[in-house]
Amino acid sequence: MKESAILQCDDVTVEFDGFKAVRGMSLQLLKGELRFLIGPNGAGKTTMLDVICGKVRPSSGKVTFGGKVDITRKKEHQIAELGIGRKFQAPSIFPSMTVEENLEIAMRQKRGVFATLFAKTRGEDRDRIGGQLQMIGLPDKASWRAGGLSHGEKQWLEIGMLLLQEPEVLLLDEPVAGMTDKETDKTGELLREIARQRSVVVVEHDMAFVRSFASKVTVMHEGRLLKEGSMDEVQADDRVAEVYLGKRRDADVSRSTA
Ligand SMILES: Nc1ncnc2c1ncn2[C@@H]1O[C@H](COP(=O)(O)OP(=O)(O)OP(=O)(O)O)[C@@H](O)[C@H]1O
Repeated sequence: MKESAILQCDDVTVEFDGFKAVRGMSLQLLKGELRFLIGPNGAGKTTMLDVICGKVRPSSGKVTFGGKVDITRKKEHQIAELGIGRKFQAPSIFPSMTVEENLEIAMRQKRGVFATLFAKTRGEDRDRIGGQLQMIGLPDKASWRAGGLSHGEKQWLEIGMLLLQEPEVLLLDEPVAGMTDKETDKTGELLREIARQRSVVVVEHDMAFVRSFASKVTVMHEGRLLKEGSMDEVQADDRVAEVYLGKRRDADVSRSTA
């Protein structure tokens, strides 16, 4: 079990000016896993993603990538180069460029300085971009200005850009926020497809979405691990119902009747 862990967080604590946002949190992510990280506002979910991608330094604890590389003290760009991609809520696409150009830029970033010296054939690049366009459902919009895409399509484009950098682990913060129901379902399918080759951690508040697509769920509360298991196990847990699902149920009801 342990050998196939692509990411391991051990006893991670994060302090902001003396306030402990994360308190001894541990998390193990296996290869090819699609994991949902849920919990009420302020539980420490985003901070955990920040720790993993190197944006925030934990005051104690350890993060190990690929079973052996200690990334706890590494810089953000080093962690990205090792193969951990992070998508933030706001899309960071180039709106005045076409969808295809955005993907080309992402691919060039991966290649770095040597790209111009040892560039692969244009044909191969085209194939990869074509495959990526297909995967994110935008083959018919390759020549569209990215700024003209819908909110959901922009999110998919950014996911496609991240994938061209070939991360082994993808971290996503509320990817379906603001999406239509149809876009939300398509995003779930896309995440499943991505998890066939990579490991994905999704921080999410949309419980209907989590219920539809999660196999394993990690629940955080007040910086700690509250519960981990299948969605059924998590939903059956009284503490989870009390601190999270109970509160969110009201939010779900207001959302579905809105
Ligand atoms: N840079 C910071 N400085 C001070 N406090 C912070 C900082 N970032 C987060 N916090 C605090 O740490 C706690 C955890 O925040 P975090 O954003 O990780 O929670 P979350 O579970 O992602 O919440 P949400 O679902 O609302 O996004 C919160 O109380 C938050 O106010």
